[in-house]
Amino acid sequence: MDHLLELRGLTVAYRTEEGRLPAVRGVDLCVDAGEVVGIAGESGCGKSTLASTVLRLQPKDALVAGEVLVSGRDVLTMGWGDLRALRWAEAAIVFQGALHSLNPVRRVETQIAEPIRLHEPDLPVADVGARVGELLEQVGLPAARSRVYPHQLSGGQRQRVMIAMALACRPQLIIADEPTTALDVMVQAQILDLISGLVRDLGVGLMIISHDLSVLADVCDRVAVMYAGRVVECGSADQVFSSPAHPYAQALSRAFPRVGDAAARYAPAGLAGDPPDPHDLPPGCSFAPRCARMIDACTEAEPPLLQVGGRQAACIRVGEA
Ligand SMILES: Nc1ncnc2c1ncn2[C@@H]1O[C@H](COP(=O)(O)OP(=O)(O)OP(=O)(O)O)[C@@H](O)[C@H]1O
Repeated sequence: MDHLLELRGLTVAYRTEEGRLPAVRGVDLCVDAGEVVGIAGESGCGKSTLASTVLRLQPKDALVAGEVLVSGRDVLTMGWGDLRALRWAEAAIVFQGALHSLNPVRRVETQIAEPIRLHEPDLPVADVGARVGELLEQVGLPAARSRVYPHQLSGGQRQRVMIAMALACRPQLIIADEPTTALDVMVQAQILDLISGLVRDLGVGLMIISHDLSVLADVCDRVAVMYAGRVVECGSADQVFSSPAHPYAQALSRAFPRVGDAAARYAPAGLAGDPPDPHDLPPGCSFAPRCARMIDACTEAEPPLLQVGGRQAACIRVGEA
């Protein structure tokens, strides 16, 4: 059986004035129906590039290699007709910052109806309207709110509209890129509840991206941690959050304690330094210059992802006692 989404050796580089910038480097990852897979990592580690490439929405001049298989078909090589048919209907993205993603001068109903009209042009107007109302209710907004403009909604409500749009054509795969980042903590929790409830009820597969590992710990089945364009750890959400193996995953987990975790709240977040400049990656392990466990061998070769205790980690020292 094909996976709902399978990335094989996905590699994305941007052309810049300083030369080629490697943003995603050889990522292998799967998402199955009914599964929630999280992608975590600091700003700049390639999460958004990965998300947009899944629907071939990366900038036109980006250089892409590898495969992005949605139900077994490669998004990167399919024709435009197939790609248009796939977007919204098989896979949809919820982008971060709904204020910028929604058109300010068009009513909410018009925007949610757009993908429906595109994919089901023969659907009578009344049926489209009814579907928009159902979608709004599904995301916890009264159907009567369909006539408002985005600025008349709160940030959380706008994000709900974005989720309704993503669900409009009943896709099997949803990609959510930092869906709660711009929201306050209470609203963030409500939106995460909504997303995980929908995934459970509809049985869709979800890839959710966040720099905040604690957000992912609560909603994901599996989590992949990215650093400098590579996956450095991948395992069950519980493993990666509660007993991370890779030193970077450990630092990330300390930096984002779970809400209510009093002991962790007072622990030093402690991850000194910045991620490397992608134009000038250090030799060997990209994390080595910031790693407290670094030894000379770490700078010799980029460590492959190895199986350790039921998860994968890319660190030559994880097996040590
Ligand atoms: N259009 C672009 N042209 C050139 N470089 C880009 C472009 N978009 C992203 N980058 C670079 O690619 C790398 C990965 O960026 P990306 O936005 O995918 O990371 P991210 O983990 O999603 O970060 P953030 O959370 O800040 O969005 C970064 O070094 C970034 O500066």
